[in-house]
Amino acid sequence: KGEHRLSAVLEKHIQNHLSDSLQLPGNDNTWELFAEEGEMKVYRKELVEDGLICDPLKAIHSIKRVTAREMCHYFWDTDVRLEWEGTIESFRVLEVLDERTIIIYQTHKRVWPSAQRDCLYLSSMLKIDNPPVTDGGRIPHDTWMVCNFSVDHNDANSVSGCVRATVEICLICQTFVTPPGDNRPIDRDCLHCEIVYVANVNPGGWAPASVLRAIYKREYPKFLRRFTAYVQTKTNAKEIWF
Ligand SMILES: CCCc1ccc(-c2ccc(S(=O)(=O)CCO)cc2)cc1[C@H]1C[C@H]1c1ccccn1
Repeated sequence: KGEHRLSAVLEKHIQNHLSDSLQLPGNDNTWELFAEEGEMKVYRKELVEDGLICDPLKAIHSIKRVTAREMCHYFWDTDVRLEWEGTIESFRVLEVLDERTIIIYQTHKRVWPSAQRDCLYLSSMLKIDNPPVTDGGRIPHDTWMVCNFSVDHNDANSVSGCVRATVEICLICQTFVTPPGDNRPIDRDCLHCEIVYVANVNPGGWAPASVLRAIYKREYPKFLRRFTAYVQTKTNAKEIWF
């Protein structure tokens, strides 16, 4: 492939996520379950780097009536970003590297008493051809991924006063189909999508641990709830998009 100047570094991030992000957190005791709502389970680790709270987050969820491609499309497509993302104040697409790889600069709403944060990252959506089989041995219909990771870029004239946070984020989605039997066509009631969302956010500058941990504890479950409901609503009356 190598379609653009960052293809090689993107490929490294993808391989890392395929090897470690698909490890389900329930299997080992290094992850702490800190939020659970129905099928959604949100885990974290406590990690401090140079005095900064960098708690890795991993969430798993199962969403009815949507496909992996639909989940990844609405997560990746900046045309709908502000319809579901509640924590960003502004964003700009700085560069289009190919039809599914862009570079985004965004500012987050300030959370008192911390300084406002911005981030600058590459965002790429791709289909995984040899899908990793889940630990249950079930065969997914297909696997899609969005990978968001921080990069440098000259055109990011950052908003003054913002502290640059760095992100390493991945959404991996797998579609499962339960055929309706006796030759009836597949409809959305035969579908569900299993997702793994991992987020490693470095706040880039000091912020009170209690404030950051409170933000993460509130924002991640809210984001997962809001985003998954958004995709179900957006796709409900549409043809299934595998
Ligand atoms: C001090 C850290 C500031 C901060 C930097 C970065 C991010 C962040 C960036 C990207 C993504 S995403 O999943 O790629 C969706 C596209 O925006 C999620 C989160 C969140 C926070 C903070 C605002 C908090 C937050 C936490 C969890 C979810 C959403 N927002």
